[in-house]
Amino acid sequence: MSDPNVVIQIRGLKNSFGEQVIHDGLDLDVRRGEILGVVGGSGTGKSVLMRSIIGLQTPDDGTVEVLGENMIGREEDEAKNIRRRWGVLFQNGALFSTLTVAENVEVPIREYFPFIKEPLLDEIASYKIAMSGLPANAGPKYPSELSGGMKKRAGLARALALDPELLFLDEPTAGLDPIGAAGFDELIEGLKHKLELTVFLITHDLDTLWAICDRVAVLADQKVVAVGTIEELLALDHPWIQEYFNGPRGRAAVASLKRQ
Ligand SMILES: Nc1ncnc2c1ncn2[C@@H]1O[C@H](COP(=O)(O)OP(=O)(O)OP(=O)(O)O)[C@@H](O)[C@H]1O
Repeated sequence: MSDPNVVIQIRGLKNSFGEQVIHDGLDLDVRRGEILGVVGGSGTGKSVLMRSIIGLQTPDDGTVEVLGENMIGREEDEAKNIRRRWGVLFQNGALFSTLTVAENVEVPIREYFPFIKEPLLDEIASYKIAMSGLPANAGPKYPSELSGGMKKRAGLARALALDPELLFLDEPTAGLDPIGAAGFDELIEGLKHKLELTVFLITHDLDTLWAICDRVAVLADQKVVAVGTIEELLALDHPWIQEYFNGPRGRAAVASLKRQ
């Protein structure tokens, strides 16, 4: 990757499941320090794209470079070294239900730093839990004892466990009430600045896009059909983009932003 300001570079990506082609010739650059929103209709392959970047889906064709490293066909120990440089918050939180919040946060730390002793582990976990906006008493709780919003924050605390450079978020505000969602947006934006993160954020949430995304990539027709600021996207004549950002919900999101 020649440009050091590009932390994810995807070229000619192709993914399919049997006869169903999800991506074909997909290109995308994610720039250092930005929050890139990824939008597209249901089933356009946003999650499959994220899985291709983090190595959970082997593409049929194309190249994926993350932080200057080629991600495709790497040996497990090499891939593991790259993986520790990012954190992922999956759509459902993906917490281990038999572990407490603190233990969940400690899982990646134990994997990469098995020599770290319990008191320090506990301290790191408490720090990440606080950083994610959870009260200190959330640490000993089990996921089943948490609200939806708290589960997302617990998942975020685990994603931050290894001090990542890159954060992947798959629909982080889905299922949250508007106040909870706005709080989560603020948290992400604050963390981006504080930790100098680059964020790849899949969302359907128009408020999130307007509030915190530096640029937005639009998936349609098996590709990224456009990427830019929302203002730049609005100037395009693409029917889905116009419908999405200029439809009733898109206009409502702008109106609510103006009221703030
Ligand atoms: N492991 C898999 N096996 C077969 N098909 C899959 C697999 N994973 C995803 N798909 C299919 O790929 C398509 C894209 O799925 P994906 O989850 O990436 O969509 P999405 O854009 O994230 O959708 P949504 O907005 O609804 O979450 C869907 O048709 C889905 O059924």
